[in-house]
Amino acid sequence: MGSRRQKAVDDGEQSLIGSPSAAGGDLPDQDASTPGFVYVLAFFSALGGFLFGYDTGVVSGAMLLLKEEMNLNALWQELLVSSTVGAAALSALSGGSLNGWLGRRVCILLASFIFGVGGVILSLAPDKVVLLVGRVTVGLGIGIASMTVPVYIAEVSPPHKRGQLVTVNSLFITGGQFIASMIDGAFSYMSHDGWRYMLGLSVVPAVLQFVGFLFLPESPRWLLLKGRSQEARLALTRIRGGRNVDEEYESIRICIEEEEKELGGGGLVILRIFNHGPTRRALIVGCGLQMFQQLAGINTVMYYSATILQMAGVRDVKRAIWLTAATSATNFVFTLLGVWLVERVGRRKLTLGSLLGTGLSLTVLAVGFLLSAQFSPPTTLHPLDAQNSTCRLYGSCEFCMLDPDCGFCYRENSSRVFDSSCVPVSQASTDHAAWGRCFNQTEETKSPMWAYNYCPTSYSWLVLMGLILYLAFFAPGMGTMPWTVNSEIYPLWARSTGNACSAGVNWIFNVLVSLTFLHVAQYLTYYGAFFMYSGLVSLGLLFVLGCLPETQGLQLEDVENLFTGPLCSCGASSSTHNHVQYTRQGSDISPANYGAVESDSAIAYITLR
Ligand SMILES: O[C@H]1[C@H](O)[C@@H](O)[C@H](O)[C@@H](O)[C@H]1O
Repeated sequence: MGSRRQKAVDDGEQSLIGSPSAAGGDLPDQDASTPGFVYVLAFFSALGGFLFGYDTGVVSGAMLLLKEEMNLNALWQELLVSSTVGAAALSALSGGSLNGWLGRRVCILLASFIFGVGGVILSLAPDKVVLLVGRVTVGLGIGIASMTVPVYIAEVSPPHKRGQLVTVNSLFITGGQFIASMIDGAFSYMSHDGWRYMLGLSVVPAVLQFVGFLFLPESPRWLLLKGRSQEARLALTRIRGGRNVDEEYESIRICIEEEEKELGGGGLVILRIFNHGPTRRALIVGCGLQMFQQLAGINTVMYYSATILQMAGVRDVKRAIWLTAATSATNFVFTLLGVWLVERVGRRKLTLGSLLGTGLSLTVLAVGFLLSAQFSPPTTLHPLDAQNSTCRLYGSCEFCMLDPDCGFCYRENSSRVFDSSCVPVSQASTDHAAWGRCFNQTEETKSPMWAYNYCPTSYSWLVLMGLILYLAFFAPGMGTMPWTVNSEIYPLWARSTGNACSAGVNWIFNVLVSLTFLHVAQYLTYYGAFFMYSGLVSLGLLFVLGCLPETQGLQLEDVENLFTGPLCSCGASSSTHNHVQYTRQGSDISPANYGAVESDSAIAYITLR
């Protein structure tokens, strides 16, 4: 399939090669202005990303109120958080066939409908079982949205804007997480029923998206795949703002015909992917990227950020909810940088730079935790414990805080910690001890301090620096590129299934990393855990270095050609621009009149010439 375009030339399909709309917006003389309608489509689709971010982000703040009001034990809290992510994994995996069968538009409508229903269930839930049903419902919506939205945006965007517009979806994800934390902050003062608003407000963007999509067109590529050529042409014309779409339409149509001829159709798509070398390699790259995104520990760092900030000196536990907002704001702002960079430096360089910085900042975080552990304050008081817990046996804060049943109670002056003890944490809330001096926490400066999950340390600045650096490097590249690259590396026949698998991998590793973090920290300590993440990121760096080709500027139908060589052989050839630019040498649009320039790689695209 690598020479499909060459064949088209041979067949006299002149409009295909070198035509401005076929080659993408990177043509020097092309009218590169993007029709405004494409932005409208991207906005309404990316509301799916917003809901993904909102529903995954809002639960931490809601849980603080819920656990008091509904008397939730640790198991139920865990269930309400993880059920959504688990349901997202299942629905992302099964979303592939839905997507291929019903189309992108109907799947987005379905996802927003599910989000809406989930929001209503959550806001009206009379008990924890109904809450669980609501959380599973929104999870089903998240899974479908997470795999469909990037595909839809990629399919309707012109090539020169595709990266940026798909990355806008990631911006909406982090935007959703940020708004969720603000809403959490605002409603946290409403101790009765505040959570209903937190969880229920997602209905608003869900309804907006649903209504918007009633009027928006289906992806022309999907319509063509289904043989609905008239509708496809109409949809494409509408999306391109009424411009002449003949060349782009023909280009897509021919590619689909070629694919069908070559693959013969029929059979399970996943089996066809495994049997077709280039697509199999694309799937490995796509799933690998999603796996490394989660193994870099983003959700642990986000979750743990409030504690990190507490270590850094913000001691008021009640403010923890606002601290999380600061972290998600940082994540959001740096995702914006990714949107700006993606079409300027390309996917590959952005991902590589991001991984390098993420690995280094994880090391800074780990060193910060290591120094904090080595200079951890000792326990000086050992109060008698009626419950006979193990807490009083710990000699320093470090060991005390690694035990989830204990917390550190202490006083401090400007230079040192004193009068410190390790005591059991209250069953009802980790905000105070089960008994003793830290049982009744007040804002008074004279009352002792209570540290659960962290230790007072003078190396907190290092940890804080690591956290900020981490978000600054992770968000623009590793936070966004796995979604963007996956939306463009599969041929049309495998796109839904490919994205379903890779999104499923993302959600599965999300659950795995979040569920194991506290255990990993208990066995390896915090610094061990962060050193481990930075090791995993180094593996990710090698993977991307060897296996991720540059897809910038290529028409979707051509991206597949990047995977015709052996897996992970692209590193050597992709260090510089490896996409072809076309220069027009005459007035008439014909292959002969376009020359490919600025290509020093051996990718199959070159075979055109
Ligand atoms: O791309 C997103 C983003 O980085 C989010 O902040 C994170 O929570 C998700 O897990 C990830 O898939």
